[in-house]
Amino acid sequence: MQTMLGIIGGSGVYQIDGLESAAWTRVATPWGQPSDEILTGRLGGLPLAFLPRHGRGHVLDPASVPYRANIDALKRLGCTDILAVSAVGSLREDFAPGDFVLVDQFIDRSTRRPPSFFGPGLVAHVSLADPTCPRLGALVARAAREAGLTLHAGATYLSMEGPQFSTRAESRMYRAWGAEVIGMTGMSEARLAREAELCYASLAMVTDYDCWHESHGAVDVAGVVAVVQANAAAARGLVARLPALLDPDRPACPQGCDHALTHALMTAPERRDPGLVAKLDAIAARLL
Ligand SMILES: CSC[C@H]1O[C@H](OP(=O)(O)O)[C@H](O)[C@@H]1O
Ligand SMILES: Nc1ncnc2[nH]cnc12
Repeated sequence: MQTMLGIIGGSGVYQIDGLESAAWTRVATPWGQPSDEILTGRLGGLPLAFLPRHGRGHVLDPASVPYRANIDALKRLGCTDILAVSAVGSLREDFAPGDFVLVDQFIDRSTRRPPSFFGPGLVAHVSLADPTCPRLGALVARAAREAGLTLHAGATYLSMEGPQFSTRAESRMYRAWGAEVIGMTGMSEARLAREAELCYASLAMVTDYDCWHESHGAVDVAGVVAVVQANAAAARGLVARLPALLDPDRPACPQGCDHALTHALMTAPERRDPGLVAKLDAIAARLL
C-alpha cells in the first residue's frame, strides 16, 4: 500500500506551504461535510492531504468540528497516516509555552462528540490502550529533532469539552490525575482514527499554562494565537522533514493500527444494518 500523509491543522494552523500540485478539494462523506475543503498535493514526493480542523478562518468550535466526516474524508482520499497538530495548555512546570509535546495518551472529559463510526446495527469495540501510533510518533520525534524543536516525547492529553477554558479547581484536579497537557479536540479525533485503521500521531504545541500556575495569569485566546504564530515556522520545519522519513511503500504497522478492526466487529453478519454498512464504505472497506 502507498503511504499518504494526512495533516490536521489545529488552532492557528489553517494552511500548509510548499505543496507541489496543491489544490483545495471538496470531499463528500456519509457523515456530512468535513470542516473545510482539503488541500491535496505532494510534499517531498509523498502524497499529502491537509485539513484545517476548525475550517479556514476558524469557524467551528471544538464541539462542532465534524470529527467523523474529517477522518472519513482523509481515509477516503487514501491517507494511511495522520499527524494531528494541536494547541494545548501545559499542566506541568517543565512543559513551557513554545515547547512541543508528542502526546501518547488521552483522558476524555468531552461530552458532546460522536464517539464512534459504529453503533446499533453494527457494533464494534477497538482497543484504545495505546491510542497513538508509536511508529509514526517516532518519525515525528525524529523530524522534530532534525528541525531543532524542543520536544517532550510521551504525554497525557486531557480532552475537555470547552469551549470555555477550565476553572482553577478543574485544572488542579487534572494535574492530580496525571494529565500533562490540556486541549478540547484530541481524543474526539484519536478514537475515530483508530476505528478507521489509520496510524495517528498527535503533535501538541504548548501555548500557555492553563490557569493552575500561580505565577502565570489565566489563559486567553490572544495569548494562544500569539504563541502559535511565534512557533509556526518551527512546526512547518518539522512537517517539511517528515515525508522523507516515511517509507512510500507502506509496511504493515507494527502496533496493528491498520488492522484495528480485525477482531472488533461484534454484530452477526445477518443482523447488520445495511444502511450503516453502506456508510462504512471507506472506514471499514477492508472487512465489509
Ligand atoms: C484557541 S484556544 C482553544 C482551542 O485551541 C485548541 O484547538 P486545537 O486542538 O484544534 O489546536 C483547543 O483544543 C481549542 O479548540
Ligand atoms: N489551556 C487550554 N485549555 C484548553 N485548550 C487549550 N488550547 C490551548 N490552550 C488551552
